[in-house]
Amino acid sequence: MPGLNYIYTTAVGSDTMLPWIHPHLAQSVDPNKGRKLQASKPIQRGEVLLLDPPYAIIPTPTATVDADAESADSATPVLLCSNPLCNLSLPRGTGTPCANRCSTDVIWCNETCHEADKPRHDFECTWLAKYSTPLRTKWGEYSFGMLWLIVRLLARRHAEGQDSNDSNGSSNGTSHTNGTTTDSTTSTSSTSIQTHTSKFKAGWPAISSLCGTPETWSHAQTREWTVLVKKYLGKTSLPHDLSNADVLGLICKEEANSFGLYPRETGVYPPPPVKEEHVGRGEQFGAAVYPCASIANHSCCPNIIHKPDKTARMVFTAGRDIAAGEECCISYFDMTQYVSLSERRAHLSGLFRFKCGCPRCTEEDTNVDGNVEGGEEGMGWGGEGFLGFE
Ligand SMILES: C[S@@+](CC[C@H](N)C(=O)[O-])C[C@H]1O[C@@H](n2cnc3c(N)ncnc32)[C@H](O)[C@@H]1O
Repeated sequence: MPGLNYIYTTAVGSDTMLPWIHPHLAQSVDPNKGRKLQASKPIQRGEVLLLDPPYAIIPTPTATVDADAESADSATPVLLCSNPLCNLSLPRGTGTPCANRCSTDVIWCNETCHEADKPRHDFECTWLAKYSTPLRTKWGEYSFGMLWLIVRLLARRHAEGQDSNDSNGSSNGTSHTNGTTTDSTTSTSSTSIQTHTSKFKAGWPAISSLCGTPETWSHAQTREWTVLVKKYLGKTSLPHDLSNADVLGLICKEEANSFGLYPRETGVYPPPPVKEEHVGRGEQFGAAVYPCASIANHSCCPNIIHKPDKTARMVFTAGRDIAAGEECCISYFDMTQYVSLSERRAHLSGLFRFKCGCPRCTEEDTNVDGNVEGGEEGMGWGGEGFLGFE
């Protein structure tokens, strides 16, 4: 948003890869939408609400840096440093490649990042060398990206030492808020507001608690994913201890919760006129799964703007003043691309399988029909694969 100055309410560590959560950002449960983010006290426009490092991230193989992106020329092919504690964009052909040449999409900034990432990358190295090309050729770029993101989720879990723990994620997770470490085992199933001191899950337990199950997708879709799991993600292909059913469940979570990464902001409301130059978010450069950002629901008149920073942390900023008790929502799509109510509805039901009942949809619906049709009910996920909020 032009003129929006980001306000950090406390010293936000820029060099840390721990999540930072605004003290007034809480989570609770909506009977129709599931978990949601909510303001426990007023939040001012421009305040940073969340800095959430990715749990797993992949580059878009064909990405070029957008003209407005920081740090590089336009149209330069880029990759991301594979160290998940770094994630900096690097021009293709620079940096340190894998000594095994497992994939041309894997590079690190330097030897330090390479060394730091060894336990995680060792998990994926043989898999990438064996399957990247056949997967891309036979199943296409989308399926390859989806499976690679799953492999990276499993690799991070492996590096966290979760393999020997309960695969359902019942082990402890921690989150850090304002520099304080808090345990995060409290259930979120109550309807009361859970403030930041009563925890957001972190690490693998946060990923385990993401929404999305096989039942919410079509049979055709889950059948295809089951084939992919058996062929490419089983225990004979990767050193993990999950059953094929658990891995299928992880795909369902990833498809319902991953973010597409774009160089410019998503969720500026009202959206700038379509004719303006540089409207839209630019070209997608990656996809990632975030432990806390995934709790945000969608609204067509969002009060949160989101954008990844240079290290791919997802940054949530208040797009307007938010009152105590208000839900904090992002937009799941580029609102300059889907403008009218019918375009937004078609897009949401096609890709996201729910009907938005936000105040904007309700008002526009009333204006069109003279009566209100927009409900608050979620429709669940029904069968479209989706790698990242569009
Ligand atoms: C990224 S998750 C958001 C957090 C989720 N509510 C949870 O319980 O973890 C996306 C899912 O939330 C639900 N959702 C998000 N926005 C919604 C909305 N405006 N109306 C109904 N359901 C919504 C849908 O089920 C969607 O699949």
